[in-house]
Amino acid sequence: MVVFNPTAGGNRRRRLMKTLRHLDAHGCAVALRETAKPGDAEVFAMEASAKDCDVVVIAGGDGTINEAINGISRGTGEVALGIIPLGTANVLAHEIGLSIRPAKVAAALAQGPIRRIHLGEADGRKFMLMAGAGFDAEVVEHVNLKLKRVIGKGAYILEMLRQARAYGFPTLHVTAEDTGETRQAATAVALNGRHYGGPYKVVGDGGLSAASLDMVLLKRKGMFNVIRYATGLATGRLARFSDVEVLRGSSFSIDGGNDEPVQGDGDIIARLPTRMRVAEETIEVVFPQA
Ligand SMILES: Nc1ncnc2c1ncn2[C@@H]1O[C@H](COP(=O)(O)OP(=O)(O)OP(=O)(O)O)[C@@H](O)[C@H]1O
Repeated sequence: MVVFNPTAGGNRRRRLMKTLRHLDAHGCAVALRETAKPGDAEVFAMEASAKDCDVVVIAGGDGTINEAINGISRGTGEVALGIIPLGTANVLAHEIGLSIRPAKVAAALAQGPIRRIHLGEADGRKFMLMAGAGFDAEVVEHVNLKLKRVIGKGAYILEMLRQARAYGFPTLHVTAEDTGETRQAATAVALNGRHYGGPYKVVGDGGLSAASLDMVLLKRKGMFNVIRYATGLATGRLARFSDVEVLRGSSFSIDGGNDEPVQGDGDIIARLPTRMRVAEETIEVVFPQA
């Protein structure tokens, strides 16, 4: 079953149709469902059972994939997740090393290995890639979605610059529940994978197959540091900055900045205070061939 979000990436129907033609050539029988509103992909994925389909394939971005993992976890949990990356950032595609080219995507879906991965959870809502609080969630909450459909990632950069001036930067208190260690930070992002914001790798190991989260703590506030951190992300040096710390663990609590937003896979999924942890449920994902 292919679930298509026509709004992801500003509508990439042509790329979807090409991929479906390649899937047909591989002998895959496809039932296509299109979302009409947020939440539909979650319901479609929840209703999918192994007797109807082998794989729920999300043709969309990381937000639609987030809906699907929540749907699969609430449903029978039997079907695997596949992706046709049509979103803006496509972080999961970067994480699993999947190209966005239709022929490669179809080959992966038809022949790729299925691997079991761990999920994260914030206040009962699952996330695949990351959950964040502080500056990062503030940007997600206020980004102009209409502009995002037109200029893509640029909308995040504009909102980042706007929030760097407007945001109050409350101090977050983060506790690693495995060890009891506590830290203060301006932004706290729990990575389930290794990437953030697109092709940018933050941590070298761990990743989706590990039953742990990497809590990335950005300690400083203000415009100058926002730009410095963004540059560190883009150049792959962020985790080596002296005011950035990464704690690996299975459960973290975050408070301070009460009622501030918490983002998961690029959508707001909770408010502070929150607890981010490795979810009990795992999920099967179709990877590209090695
Ligand atoms: N038919 C629809 N109309 C409007 N919104 C939808 C529809 N279907 C899904 N959505 C919502 O669209 C949002 C954005 O989708 P998604 O994240 O998949 O794409 P994207 O933002 O372009 O990509 P990425 O997250 O990879 O940057 C999701 O939060 C999802 O709930």
